[in-house]
Amino acid sequence: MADQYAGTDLGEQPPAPPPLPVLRWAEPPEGPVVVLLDQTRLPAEEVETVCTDVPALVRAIQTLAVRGAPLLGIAGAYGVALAAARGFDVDAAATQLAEARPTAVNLAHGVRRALDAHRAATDKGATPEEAATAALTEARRLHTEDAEASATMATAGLALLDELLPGGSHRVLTHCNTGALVSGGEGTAFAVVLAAHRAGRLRRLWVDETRPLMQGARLTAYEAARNGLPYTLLTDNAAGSLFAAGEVDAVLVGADRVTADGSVANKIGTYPLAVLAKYHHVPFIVVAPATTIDPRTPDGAATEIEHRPGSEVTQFTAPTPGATAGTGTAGGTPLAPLGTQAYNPAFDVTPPELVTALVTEAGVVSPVTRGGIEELCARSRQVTIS
Ligand SMILES: CSC[C@@H](O)[C@@H](O)C(=O)COP(=O)(O)O
Repeated sequence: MADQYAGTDLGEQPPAPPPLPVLRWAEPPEGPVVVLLDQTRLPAEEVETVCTDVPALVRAIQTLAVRGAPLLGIAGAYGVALAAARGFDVDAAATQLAEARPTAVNLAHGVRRALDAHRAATDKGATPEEAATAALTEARRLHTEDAEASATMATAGLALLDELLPGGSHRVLTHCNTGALVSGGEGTAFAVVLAAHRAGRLRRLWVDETRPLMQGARLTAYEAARNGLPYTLLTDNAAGSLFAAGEVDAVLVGADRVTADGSVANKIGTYPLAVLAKYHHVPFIVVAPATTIDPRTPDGAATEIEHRPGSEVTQFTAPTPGATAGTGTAGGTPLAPLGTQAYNPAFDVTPPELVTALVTEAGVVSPVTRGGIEELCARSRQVTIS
């Protein structure tokens, strides 16, 4: 392909950038809070938003100020800890948090872990303060475990890439955002891409812009730039021509839910990429922590898919410096006539036969089958079948 299409090539690797302040617990004199980097305002500005109560955190989740499956789980766990520490009704808070977005199973998982820790402490006669500390300790544990899972997946994913693509000059296409912005560590699929870059084996990262909320253009390109990756942004509908030109060696994506049969719910637009990859004989690799596996959902058709407001499709919003927290992607310039109806599912489902491999911290499943998922669940203490 001609060089004029090659986009931003940042040459020499700069030193690793400082970690992003994605999510943290803080205890100012006014009481405990959950502090988030407001992702709706990236890349225009790096601004934190402070959640002093559960409704504020639920709003941050629903507006995508905080987003991405693993981080939603971490946020949910801290949300329960926040409710407990501030003396709110912990059960009601847990329900509100778990139901804030329906597709990423990690959210309910994180909420339940902190809630179970709180209940266990209470059942043992702990004071409300001690029970709140138990919930916070569990949230912190989940946060740390996710960082460790990210590092393990990066190593396993790179080993798999090297095995599938001997020669070591990988051109990887990715969709949505799967980096440090979704994780306690460096992410899922993006962590594998970073590992390939650091090992000198990433030739190019192709970044789908990811309509309608532009997680690829706004967030993945931002993370790629700050890490000095050779990356190029493309519109989602340019992916087919990129495959046809022979420019994609592998597709790497994350997941919001992997069902018992190995179906993968991920950002809308993932399934067409899997179909393209199959047609062009390109590996299609899903990278997700075991907290994303949901053996209680039998198959892809049973996955609850979030449908978001049509205004996200009929209007365009660029992140605006100084915008109100969480509003960076809501409202904007009309793209369609007033009153136009829009179809806006946030996720689609890729069937297991289109997935070359599922990379988790508990192991790699390939081919992706119901039996393979069962074995993985048996190995991982993160997956509960209650
Ligand atoms: C590990 S990230 C995997 C997915 O959570 C990611 O690809 C994705 O679809 C995020 O969707 P979002 O709607 O931005 O929360």
